[in-house]
Amino acid sequence: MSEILQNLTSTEDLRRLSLAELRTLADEIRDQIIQTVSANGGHLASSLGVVELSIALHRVFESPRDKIVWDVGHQAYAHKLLTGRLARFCTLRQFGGLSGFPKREESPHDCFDVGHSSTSISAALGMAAARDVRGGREKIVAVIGDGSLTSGLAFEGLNQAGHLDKDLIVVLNDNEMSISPNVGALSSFLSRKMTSDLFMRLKRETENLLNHMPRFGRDLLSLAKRAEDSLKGFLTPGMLFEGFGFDYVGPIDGHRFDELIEALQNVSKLQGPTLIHVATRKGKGYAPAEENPSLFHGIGPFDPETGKVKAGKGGTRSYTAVFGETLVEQAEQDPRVVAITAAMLEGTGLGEFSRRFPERFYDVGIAEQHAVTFAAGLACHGLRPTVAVYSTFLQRAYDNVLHDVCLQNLPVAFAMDRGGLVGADGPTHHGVFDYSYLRHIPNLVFMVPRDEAQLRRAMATALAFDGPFAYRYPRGNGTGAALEGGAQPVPIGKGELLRQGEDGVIFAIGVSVAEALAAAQQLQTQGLSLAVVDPCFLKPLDRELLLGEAIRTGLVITVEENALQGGFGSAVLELLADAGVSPRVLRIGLPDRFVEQGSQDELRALCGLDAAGIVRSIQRFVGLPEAAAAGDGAVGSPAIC
Ligand SMILES: Cc1ncc(C[n+]2csc(CCOP(=O)(O)OP(=O)(O)O)c2C)c(N)n1
Ligand SMILES: CC(=O)[C@@H](O)[C@H](O)COP(=O)(O)O
Ligand SMILES: [Mg+2]
Repeated sequence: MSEILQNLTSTEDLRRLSLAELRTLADEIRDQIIQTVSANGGHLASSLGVVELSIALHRVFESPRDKIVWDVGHQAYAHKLLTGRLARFCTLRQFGGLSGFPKREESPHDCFDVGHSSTSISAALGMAAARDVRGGREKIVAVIGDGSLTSGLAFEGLNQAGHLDKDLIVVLNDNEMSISPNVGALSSFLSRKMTSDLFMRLKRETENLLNHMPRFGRDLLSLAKRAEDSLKGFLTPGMLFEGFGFDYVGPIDGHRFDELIEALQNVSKLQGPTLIHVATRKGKGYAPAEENPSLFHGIGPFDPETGKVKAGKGGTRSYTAVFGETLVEQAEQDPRVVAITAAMLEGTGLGEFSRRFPERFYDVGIAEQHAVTFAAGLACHGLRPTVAVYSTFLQRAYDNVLHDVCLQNLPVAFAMDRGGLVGADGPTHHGVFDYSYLRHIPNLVFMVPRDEAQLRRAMATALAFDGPFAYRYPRGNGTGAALEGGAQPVPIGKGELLRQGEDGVIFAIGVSVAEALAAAQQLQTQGLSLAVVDPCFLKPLDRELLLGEAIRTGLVITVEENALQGGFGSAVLELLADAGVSPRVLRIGLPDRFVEQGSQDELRALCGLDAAGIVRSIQRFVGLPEAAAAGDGAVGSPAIC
């Protein structure tokens, strides 16, 4: 029974609770989070790690007057429970339910929409600057993880904050983990272990040296002992932030209410930029998540008693797994092959690669821009880098792709995972803009495999190609296409006619090919005979095949899981217009709005991108009666508790 949580009417109530009651509240919040995430899936370990921190923040600061700006926002479940969302919490991440991330439209306590990392310091600094222009007095607090701090964007924020000298509090939630163990010089610097090890070693060596000096050694030793405290201060992470103009407080034990509350209260009285360094444990309070925080970072439904993950849609292998395995094969055969991830080792399927080829694997931290330019450097010196990246996160590195890779025509492969609708993470994570933000870049070849066998061919083609090459594939399982044999390169820009038809032609790309084939089959029963073409490449398009079919049938339907603006359908329109060919054209894709969260199936149905939706759109367009099609576009009703 969540008695304290259930009776919490506002965050003001927190100020009346004793430390013992706060601890009970923390337990209740953890139970609630575990129960809900075990049913719905979600970001468990990060949220469990900041339960005490969230309670302490809401006790000391007065949200929504004071602003708490969460970075990434995947750790904000306790914040949601504390700010009036307990009753709806069971709808977390479901269609029509609570978002898995802070969202301004969801609550006045969510002051900045988020999902991508490392935005909190910049956003909070903007709010602080606006407050000062308005003459306001509210406190602005950014809460950023040690993983998110590895991004250049976070440092751009720190840099300006120190310069502007605004009243701003940055809480560094340091659990020494990104999704995987955190990487890089910064993470070693922050690490308590490193600073204390280094300190102890220096101390030992100095004592040794001085003890062996016959005359002045003893005097110098006592002097050195007196210098010990300042040396200790010099070696703590504080010196980094102080260098940026911040006051540094910490490290504070992030699971002790007495320490946390006192430190936050003290900091709330300071003026100017202050950083409070809080040490937490990812997964705190739930043994399976503490033992394996990477697995429980973002997890599907699981058994809360055992922590065992429930079986998903079985059967076929995931695109990610096929990608990871194929890249290992390529690396075995070609010593030039190297792989780069921006903190998404597991998510991009590079685990096996990193173990087999540690010297050819780079996790650069949450630094997509750097990942791409770093790849350009590797390619300049004869290597064949693959940047494995989620489509949505590559948005960060548009100019690096254009300026550092494509302008120099460098052989960098972009393996874009999570292309299309990703599901429960929602609008911040759907990879539905990459066709539009990449296809206009000169030199770039862009292939979109329709199944996992073609993904392997895309990878072989990328490796054989002497220039920038992108391929995108979706979240989840493949179609079960046979994978035997080594993958062979295919001719650049060559499409495939997959189905014959007389009345029109569907040009479908990527995951939409299977849906288009099913739709064409259903429409055949109404007497409409449609050909289906997979261009295989978004760029270059197979001019001959596409124009030939368009001229022959006079009716073109394009289908894509991308924004219609600037996407595949737009590319087809350009091709037709440039060739002076004018068939009737229907474009099916994502509308000019951000698509919400839900399961991939729900969202495809919602957007008319499943077979039933494609059938309906074509029926309307050609004036056929809308006979019920199998799985007829019914989208589940919004989740309720
Ligand atoms: C730009 C961007 N790249 C990658 C991610 C994927 N991602 C989400 S959380 C996360 C790790 C964040 O680590 P940290 O900030 O330390 O938070 P923790 O989970 O440890 O609490 C990553 C890499 C993202 N959300 N945004
Ligand atoms: C918060 C975040 O950005 C990641 O944790 C992301 O949610 C992972 O998505 P996948 O579950 O598709 O790997
Ligand atoms: Mg962390």
